[in-house]
Amino acid sequence: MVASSHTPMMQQYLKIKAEHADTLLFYRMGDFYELFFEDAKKAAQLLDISLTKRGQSGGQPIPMAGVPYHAAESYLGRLLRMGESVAICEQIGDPATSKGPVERKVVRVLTPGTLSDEALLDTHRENLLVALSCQSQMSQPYYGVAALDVSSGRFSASEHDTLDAVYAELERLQPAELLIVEQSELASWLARGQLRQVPIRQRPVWEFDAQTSSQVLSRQFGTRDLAGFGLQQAKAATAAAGAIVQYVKATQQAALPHIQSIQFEQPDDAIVMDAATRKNLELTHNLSGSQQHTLAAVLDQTVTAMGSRLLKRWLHRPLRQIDVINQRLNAVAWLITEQQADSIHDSLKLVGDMQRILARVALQSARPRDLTRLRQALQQVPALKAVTGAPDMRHIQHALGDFSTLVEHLERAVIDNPPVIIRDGGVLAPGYDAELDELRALSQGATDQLDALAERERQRTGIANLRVGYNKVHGFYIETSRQAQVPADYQRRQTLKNAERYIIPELKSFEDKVLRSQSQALALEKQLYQQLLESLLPHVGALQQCADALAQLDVLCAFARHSETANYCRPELHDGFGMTITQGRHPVVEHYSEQPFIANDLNINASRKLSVITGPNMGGKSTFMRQAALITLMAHVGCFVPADAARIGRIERIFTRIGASDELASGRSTFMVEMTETANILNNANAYSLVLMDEIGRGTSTYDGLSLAWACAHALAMQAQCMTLFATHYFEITALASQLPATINLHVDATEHNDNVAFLHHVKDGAANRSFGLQVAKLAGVPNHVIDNAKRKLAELERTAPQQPELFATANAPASLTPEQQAQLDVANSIAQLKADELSPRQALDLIYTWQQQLKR
Ligand SMILES: Nc1ncnc2c1ncn2[C@@H]1O[C@H](COP(=O)(O)OP(=O)(O)OP(=O)(O)O)[C@@H](O)[C@H]1O
Repeated sequence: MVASSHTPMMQQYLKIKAEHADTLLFYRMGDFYELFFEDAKKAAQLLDISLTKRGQSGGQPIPMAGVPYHAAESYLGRLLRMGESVAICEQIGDPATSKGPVERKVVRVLTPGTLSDEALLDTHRENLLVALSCQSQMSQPYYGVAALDVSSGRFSASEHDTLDAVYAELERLQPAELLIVEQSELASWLARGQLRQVPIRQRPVWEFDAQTSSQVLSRQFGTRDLAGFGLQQAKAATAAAGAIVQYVKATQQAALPHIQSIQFEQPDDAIVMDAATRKNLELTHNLSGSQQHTLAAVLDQTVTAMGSRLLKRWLHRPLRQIDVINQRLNAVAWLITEQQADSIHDSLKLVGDMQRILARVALQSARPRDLTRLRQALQQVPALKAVTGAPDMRHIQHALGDFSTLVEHLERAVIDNPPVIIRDGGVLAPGYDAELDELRALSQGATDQLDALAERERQRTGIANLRVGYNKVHGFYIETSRQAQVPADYQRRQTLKNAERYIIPELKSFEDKVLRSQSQALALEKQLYQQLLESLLPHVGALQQCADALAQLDVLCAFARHSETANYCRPELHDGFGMTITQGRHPVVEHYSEQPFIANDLNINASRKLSVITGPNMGGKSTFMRQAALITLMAHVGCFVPADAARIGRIERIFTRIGASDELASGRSTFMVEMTETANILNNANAYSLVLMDEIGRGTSTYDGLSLAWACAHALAMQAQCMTLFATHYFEITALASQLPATINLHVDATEHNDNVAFLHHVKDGAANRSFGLQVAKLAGVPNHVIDNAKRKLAELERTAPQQPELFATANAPASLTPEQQAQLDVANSIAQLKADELSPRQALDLIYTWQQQLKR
């Protein structure tokens, strides 16, 4: 496109557009934001607005689409939710004095991950901008992930050795926008599974340079280096975090004083869960994607949006640090015994979303009502400090801080119910600034004088309906009916259908006085408001700590209130192996079910590591397994648990292989998904993993499925030796209890009466003896003739079934391994447990001889 062939305005547009090639450019023209060329076509399609034309380019009309500026927010919201970014280009010159097109400038770039505007954000969800970087050490790649919530200033980073771990972390974070280095191979790798919806921005290589990033971050935090954040050695995390700060600065075009520190999260500090596990356990979203009937829905009795966001973050990152968990549990226990939760809850109701308000204060975009809400939040602090004196809440009490002077300042500064925006003034309180008061009195005084003038003129002219009015075009005028006889000094200004409007010289001088004092008052008020915002900046760090403490208090209160009403118990955590849950319940099924929930015990210890769970469909196998994982998770979040007692040992990871879902969009069938998840478990589970396996192998032919299920159970018991709950309909698997160490059978109870099945939901030791599949089908409404037909087929199959392969010999005829199989197993086990790096070549050779001997025997 030859720029000079365009009008000067188009030339200006093209120049600005060239700097924002991959964002939609909202170009301000009068009362509209206009989009041109491809941007116009795209916006017209995405927003369903009309596509018009303006001028010509290369002989072709230029496509144009526009939105009115006063309604821009809703269009922007829609575009951002679709993953688009928008550059806002404003007129900054004065059209009256400009030669050629008025000067314009991009004042902000809105992107899905860098929002802070209240209207564009979902209050109950964090909005995370995430960056992914890759570094290598001794030619081994490792990865850094950093995440920033611009709307609260929360900034964190972590490092990971494998791409699987990165993927799990990204799925935990659920980025609103993801930054990666340009031309990275990671782009296509990311475009799969749950992450394929995330908008990805490719950024230049230098923004991911670890050294530059380190400098950028130190400057941002005002520190000499990053040692205080534990990032000194963490090059990949530093690079990702630095890329984020550079991107946010470029898009916001503002300083970011609310980003004051970064938390380096060590993977070992939290229980690792992959995406499938998070999904299957229905922590914050249920399997159909909505937020109902989830653990968060049950536990979230928070009253502030920031508390609600924190609770979800805690649920997605259960901790392993027992001291931190105990601190939370102690606080919950104290809130319950001291009956403090309700009064704290009431104070917190007045707190609002202080974190997001502070971000707007920091970005200097806070609106008048943000300040009154901040004031109201801070007014609650003294009362909340008074009730957080318990030893395990001291850190919260301390962080709440003392803002009495600031509150006084805000009380003096802003009126009680200010208008939404500062544009028309009327925000700052009388008495706050003497000069402002004077100007306001002047304009008010002039108004009083106008009233007096109107009265005087009514007397002078005898025209009773004479009144003084004002409009923008004619200024102040005297209005009478058309028939009225007016004095000679009245100059006609405007004739309306039923009225005449006049001015007199005196009125003109009043007008000047009023308008001047009004506009001076408004200009001064805007200036003072800006100064007020700036005066808050030095407090932003301490205010953020206060807001974080309020959010924590909100979550702890929510835990306390729910634990009390739902009769939860305090879990006990230790660093040993296993878990004992007495009379455990499923928190979500119990909460929503109208039937009484049947509590069950679970005991995992050195001699009960793998439990094969059998029983009828609908018996409660899945519920029992999930409740074990949820109780474990809740305990590690610092919440009481639905049980009479729970003693839970060390847990490093939770894995689940539950349910079946197609991921056709990523090209994987149900069975493929099932096997991928199984492979992940078999490759990564260790003794401190809690593994839930629900009906593995059912997605393929019976013998394939059975063999796979058998081999998986075998591997989990022999190699991983993890804590496994293994639900299956293959009765043959129950034989493993007599073949493998630390393997037991559990079954859920059901009884049959007159061909009908009753589920007791009791979990007991031992294997089930039948599956009641046909009875459940009948309950579900499968027609009787089909059930009868199935019964006949079942009888036939039972008569003619081939001999069970020895491998799957039933519990009634316990099969043992042949000496040869046993030897192979022993050798495999000793290889699996070997610390190869600690062996000398000589020792290794000796071991190989030993194994050969064992296998030849
Ligand atoms: N302990 C319990 N107390 C009360 N109701 C329960 C209990 N366990 C399960 N239920 C109820 O039974 C229903 C079926 O439970 P669940 O899905 O766990 O059965 P299942 O044995 O896994 O079935 P399938 O083998 O068909 O997958 C649940 O939706 C729940 O309403």
